[in-house]
Amino acid sequence: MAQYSRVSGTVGLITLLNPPVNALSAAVRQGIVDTMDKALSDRKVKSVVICGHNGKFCGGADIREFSSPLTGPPLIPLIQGVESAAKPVVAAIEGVALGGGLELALGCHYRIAHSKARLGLPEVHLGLLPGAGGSQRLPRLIGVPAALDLITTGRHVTGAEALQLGLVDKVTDRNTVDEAVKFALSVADQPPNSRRVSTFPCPRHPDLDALFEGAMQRVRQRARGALAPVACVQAVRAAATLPYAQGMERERELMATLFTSGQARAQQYHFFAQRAVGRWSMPSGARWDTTKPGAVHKAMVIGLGTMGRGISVALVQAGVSVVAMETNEKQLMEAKQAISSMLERGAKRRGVAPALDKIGYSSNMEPAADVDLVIEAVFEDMALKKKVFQQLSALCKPGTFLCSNTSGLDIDQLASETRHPELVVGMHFFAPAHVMKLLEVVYGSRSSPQAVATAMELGKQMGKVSVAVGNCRGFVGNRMLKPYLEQAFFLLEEGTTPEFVDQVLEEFGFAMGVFRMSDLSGLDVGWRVRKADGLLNASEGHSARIRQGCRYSPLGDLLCEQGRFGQKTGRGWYQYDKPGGRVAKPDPWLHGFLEKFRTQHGLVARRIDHQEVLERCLYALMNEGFRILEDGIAAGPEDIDVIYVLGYSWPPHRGGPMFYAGMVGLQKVLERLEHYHQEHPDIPSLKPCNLLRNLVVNGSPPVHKWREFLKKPQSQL
Ligand SMILES: CC/C=C/CC(=O)SCCNC(=O)CCNC(=O)[C@H](O)C(C)(C)COP(=O)(O)OP(=O)(O)OC[C@H]1O[C@@H](n2cnc3c(N)ncnc32)[C@H](O)[C@@H]1OP(=O)(O)O
Repeated sequence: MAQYSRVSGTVGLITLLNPPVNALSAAVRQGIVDTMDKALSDRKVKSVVICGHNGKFCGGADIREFSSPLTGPPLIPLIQGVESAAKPVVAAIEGVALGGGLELALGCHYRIAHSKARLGLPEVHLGLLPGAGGSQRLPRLIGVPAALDLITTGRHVTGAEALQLGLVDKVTDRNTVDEAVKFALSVADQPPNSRRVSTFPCPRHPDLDALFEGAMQRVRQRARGALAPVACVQAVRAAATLPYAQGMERERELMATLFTSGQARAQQYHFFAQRAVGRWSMPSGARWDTTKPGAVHKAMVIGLGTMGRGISVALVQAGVSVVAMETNEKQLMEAKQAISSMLERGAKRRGVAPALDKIGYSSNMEPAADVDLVIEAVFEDMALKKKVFQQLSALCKPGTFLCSNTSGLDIDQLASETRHPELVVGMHFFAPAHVMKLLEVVYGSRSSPQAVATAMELGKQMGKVSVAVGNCRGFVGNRMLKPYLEQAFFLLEEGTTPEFVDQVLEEFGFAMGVFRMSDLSGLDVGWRVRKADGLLNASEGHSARIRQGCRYSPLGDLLCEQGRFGQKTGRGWYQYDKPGGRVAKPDPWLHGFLEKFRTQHGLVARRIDHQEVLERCLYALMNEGFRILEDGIAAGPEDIDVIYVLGYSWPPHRGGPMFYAGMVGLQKVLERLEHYHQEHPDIPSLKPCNLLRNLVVNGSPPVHKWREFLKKPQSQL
């Protein structure tokens, strides 16, 4: 709703009231209409200020209302009504003015913002465009290039940057509403006719065609099949080339297409899923809202390879003092330099001073005695990690949390090396750790709720979306990756090429196909894990393509035996012009190698189509996701989906693997898995899991209802 009062004698003050972000729900929209009527009909009122309750102007349209039919006054005529008011209307922007919130402010005749307020049109991240006149008013106000940038990236700008762009008229560091009221008093006698942004001509640009061609090319490259960024460019083009009324009509058409595309639903699901994962729970019943995290003022990072460096930077940037430790002197020197320059670059980007005094270095473990939390980031080797945990347990003061950045090793085994296993959790970062938004927080069977809460909170402090998951091999992300990779290998054996598989997956929307991805992360990583698992050699009398009773592809191992570790050696599934080269080129050697392999193993290459690549790779991955839910390793489908979108480049406009399973139809996923499992009975990951069957038997409920079908979670180990 909206509150109304008259202040300073002649100013009508409208306050949007819908905590926590004053989203424009039906009640708020009705409130604005009613209070505007009041202000305009009150003869004592000469000007109007619109502000938001509790220091937040407005977080935009109420996204929760998008899934039901519209009730209450629609936003477009509401904003039109504000703009055409005969009395000057001033927006007092504090906190946030996003999406429909900024569009409302654009309908006002003046905008006064706090210098730290955040303004933006982030609809593109929800699969939409600024569909309440924002795509038409913003270019008229700040010009086409700047509007294209804000609308297609959805980025927020501060009040200070907004002033430079011409988006606001004045910036203040004082109380914004008081300033806006003063301003409203000063313009009370000025008719607002010349302040209506919809009547402004769009500023001219010397070469509109080239500008829009360039913008379209850029968004198509980044969009990975998402429709919204493309529609945003089309809408701004309409603003630049058509009269306002026709531009609004084009905005409406484009918005209608997006709204019904399915992509918007997926992206809105992703928005809420990112917030839902913060409300974690553990099998013991411990929860986010009943567990207090421990304080972390000082942390230690052990092992300064790529991950340790990124983690150190992320901690320092979050305001935590860090001791970064590395036993190898040469590596330590290199790490010091690398970390300092990462901190300097980050600080420059954020316009602050680099917090170089927040980090110290050590070549031994002793400083561990004086820290609140340790993150171990040594080489992925259980024996080595166990030794580190034994040492830490002996050195650390009581209550120090011990975390491992393992990407899949058993947290319980590490905990059992310590005197206080309840203080041990996994903190699985993703490379580069100071950039990637995802953190998997892994609780073992003895991890205390406080240890989990502390890791979750620390992740949040570092600007990450933290997801709490149970302890099993590979946790959630890497566990699901295994059947996906396996299918890709099997498809090569059966007749296709890495280029075709990658092309299909990239067309689906992954930033990189599975083979380009493997080349980037290094083929030797998986090779070492398979070696440790005793998978490299076939047992006597068994085919080279069978291990532990199941189908196995030795293709990856054979490449590693040839020293083909991917980008770093200049050869992998592709060839590169030099070791460390980044441009993947098809490699005739690899094609010959695949042919030879097939002949050797009596395999006849067959034609594999687009659909089979997608279904075999993705449905196997989704099936593992259902197993993870069944095992209670993830508390709900949202956890898995957030992990995949933020950590594994799953396209956000497809929601995440579990959401996508629902979009495809659970019945169809089940049938196709049954079909492929019948064709390949020696591949257990293709056997549909019980939860999937159960959901289908129960009428394929929508994804938000799946939790009702999950057993109470149990630790698996
Ligand atoms: C034709 C009409 C077209 C209109 C287009 C639009 O306006 S679409 C909406 C555009 N707005 C946005 O995309 C903003 C989305 N919100 C945010 O980016 C952030 O929430 C925030 C406003 C920057 C605040 O961030 P903060 O970290 O402080 O809080 P949370 O993100 O945790 O949010 C708090 C709770 O508020 C819920 N929420 C936020 N925005 C909206 C919204 N626009 N509609 C509905 N609900 C919203 C959010 O979900 C959190 O609640 P949970 O219960 O925890 O989920």
